[in-house]
Amino acid sequence: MAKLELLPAVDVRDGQAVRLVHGESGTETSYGSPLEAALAWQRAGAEWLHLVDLDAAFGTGNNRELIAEVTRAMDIKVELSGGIRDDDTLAAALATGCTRVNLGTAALESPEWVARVIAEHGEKIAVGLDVRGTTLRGRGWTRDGGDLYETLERLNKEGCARYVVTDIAKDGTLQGPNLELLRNVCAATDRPVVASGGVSSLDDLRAIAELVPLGVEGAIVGKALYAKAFTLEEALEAVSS
Ligand SMILES: O=C(O)c1ccccc1NCC(=O)[C@H](O)[C@H](O)COP(=O)(O)O
Repeated sequence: MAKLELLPAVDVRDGQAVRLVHGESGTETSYGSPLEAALAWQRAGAEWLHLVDLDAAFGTGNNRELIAEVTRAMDIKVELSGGIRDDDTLAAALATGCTRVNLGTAALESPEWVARVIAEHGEKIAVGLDVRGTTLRGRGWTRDGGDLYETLERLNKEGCARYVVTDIAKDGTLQGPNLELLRNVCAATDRPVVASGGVSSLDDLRAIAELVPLGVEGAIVGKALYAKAFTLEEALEAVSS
C-alpha cells in the first residue's frame, strides 16, 4: 500500500512563521524565521513543504520575496499556497521552482481562468477546498464561495489533478482531522486528496493513513509540530508502513 505523504506547514505572516486558529487573521502565534522552520523540517526528513503566504491570502500585502527565498533554499518538494489568483501571481509562484501551487479563491471566483491554468499546467496545479460544513470559503477563508460538491464536480470535469481539503473548523485547533469529510470528498473524485487541518497526534496521522486506499495521498501538519505534540521524525515513522 502507498504510504501517506506528510507535508509540514510553514504559514508566513508579516515575515514570520505563524500558526492561526481556524485560519482567522489576528489569532497568530509566532514561531520565528520561516526559513529556519522550513530547514528544520527538511533536516528532519520531510519530503514536502507546504508553504503559505497568509498576507497574500488575506489581501494584507505579500511575502513574495521571502517565499521565493525559502522555496529556493529547499532540496525537497514545495507546495505553495496563498493569494495565487491570476497570471502574475501564478507566474511568480511557479518561477520559485516550487513543485506545485494550491489555488483557493481563484477556483471560486475565476473559474474560467482556473480551467485554463489546469489545462496548461496539469500536475503543477492543486485546488484547495477549504470548507465550513459543505460551504467553500475564499479570500483567506473569510467569504463564502459556493457548494463543495458542485465545485468539485466542475473541477473534476476540468481535469484538476489534486485537491487539498481543509475543514476550517478544525484548522489550527489540534482537535483531530475531519475523517468523514475526507471520505466524502474521496467518494466524489478519483483524484488524490491531501488532508489539511486539525492533526493533533500520531494516531490522527495513522487514521488518515487508513484512508490512503480511498484516495488520500498526503496530510499537512502544522500546529501539532510547532506545539511539539510529536516530532516530524516520529510522524514519518508512524506513516512509513
Ligand atoms: O492555505 C491557505 O491559502 C490559507 C489561507 C488562509 C488561512 C489559512 C491558510 N492555510 C492554512 C494551512 O494550510 C495550514 O497550515 C494547514 O491547514 C495546517 O493546519 P493545522 O495542522 O491544523 O495547523
